[in-house]
Amino acid sequence: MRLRFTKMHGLGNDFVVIDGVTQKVRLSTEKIRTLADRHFGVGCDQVLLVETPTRPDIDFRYRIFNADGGEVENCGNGARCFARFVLERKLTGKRSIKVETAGGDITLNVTEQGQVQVDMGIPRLNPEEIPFQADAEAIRYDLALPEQTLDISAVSMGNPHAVLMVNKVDSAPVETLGPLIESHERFPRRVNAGFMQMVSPSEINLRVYERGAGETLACGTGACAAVVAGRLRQLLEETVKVNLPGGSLSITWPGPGHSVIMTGPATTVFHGQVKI
Ligand SMILES: N[C@H](CCC[C@H](N)C(=O)O)C(=O)O
Repeated sequence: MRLRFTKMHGLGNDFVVIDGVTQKVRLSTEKIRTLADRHFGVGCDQVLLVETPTRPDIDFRYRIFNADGGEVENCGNGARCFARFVLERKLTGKRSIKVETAGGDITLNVTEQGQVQVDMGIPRLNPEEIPFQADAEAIRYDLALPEQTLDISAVSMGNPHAVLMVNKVDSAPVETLGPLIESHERFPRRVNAGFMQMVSPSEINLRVYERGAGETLACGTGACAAVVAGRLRQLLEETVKVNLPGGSLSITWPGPGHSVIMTGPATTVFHGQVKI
């Protein structure tokens, strides 16, 4: 199959974006892994598929596949790139775009300054919705690892996140603890692991070891989950600057029952065709 694609990134979290509206696309797990492979394919953290919606009140369907081929519920940096993609490819003329994902509906707004603001929906804290095995919903949980017990928060942005407070992200054991948290048995669908350092009540540093992709230069849903965790722990104000290795996002969360709003850039790198 010959596929047209666009390579994009959100703060270095990179994507192969495929228009499944004007071209017929059949993506197997193997094809996704090949597309994502940085030696034998195009190379990306996630593959994003743009499709026609399944409901009349929605503009597009947005499917997300990690580099390991697994389909997942949401992708924040990808959502911003999605908005830029559908506008640049003239798949819509709207600047406010309603999108359905496997993790729920999100709304994308392209601002005059070229940034993209995304209503990422209401965070889910009920362990069953994350999913996370716990007796009751809590702000923090003890997560037992072979040689230590971690104090984490567990948040779903449609996709599952475990957030760990660290003194300094630069020296955080992301490479060693990331995989142990990602595949922890209490997260039946695995989990994204965020390592969060307080800078001030309105600024944090964050690194994320992503489920199905490993550490990425940025993670949009991870930034949302970290702000939710920090707000629940009464450490953060309503609007927070989140510094990731690839750049910064602005995240706003008024509190429980409200949506998380993420604002940041989206970049088109090149257009291509691939035979897979
Ligand atoms: N690895 C994530 C999906 C991509 C999330 C991230 N790239 C973002 O920007 O939110 C997961 O398995 O839930």
